[in-house]
Amino acid sequence: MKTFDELFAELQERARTRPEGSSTVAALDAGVHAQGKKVIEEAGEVWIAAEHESDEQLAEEISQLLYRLQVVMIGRGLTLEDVYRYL
Ligand SMILES: N=c1c2ncn([C@@H]3O[C@H](COP(=O)(O)OP(=O)(O)OP(=O)(O)O)[C@@H](O)[C@H]3O)c2ncn1[C@@H]1O[C@H](COP(=O)(O)O)[C@@H](O)[C@H]1O
Repeated sequence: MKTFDELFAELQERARTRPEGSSTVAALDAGVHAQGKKVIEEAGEVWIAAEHESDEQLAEEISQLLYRLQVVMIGRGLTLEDVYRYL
């Protein structure tokens, strides 16, 4: 189990060290257009799960959306503070 902040730190580390086989490195290398499409795809899956699926399936889809948002943030060089200041 990890928090949003812990995942973000982990992904920043992946971006910095670029380990072999990292799905985050692949997602970053795919570029912002592909990253944005993944955000839209996962957002749609969250919507569908919220209407039609179990709490567990919904929670999993939300986790994937959070991951995809973090990839966009890291790709653009944003920090958590950049976003949190608007919360
Ligand atoms: N939380 C996630 C996470 N959520 C989603 N995904 C990616 O999203 C994919 C699932 O999304 P889809 O439903 O779109 O599945 P898919 O279409 O079959 O996937 P693709 O073919 O598009 O990659 C997974 O295969 C992962 O590539 C994630 N990849 C990594 N993490 C976490 O990120 C951290 C770093 O991971 P690595 O960069 O892989 O080391 C680790 O803690 C991981 O648990």
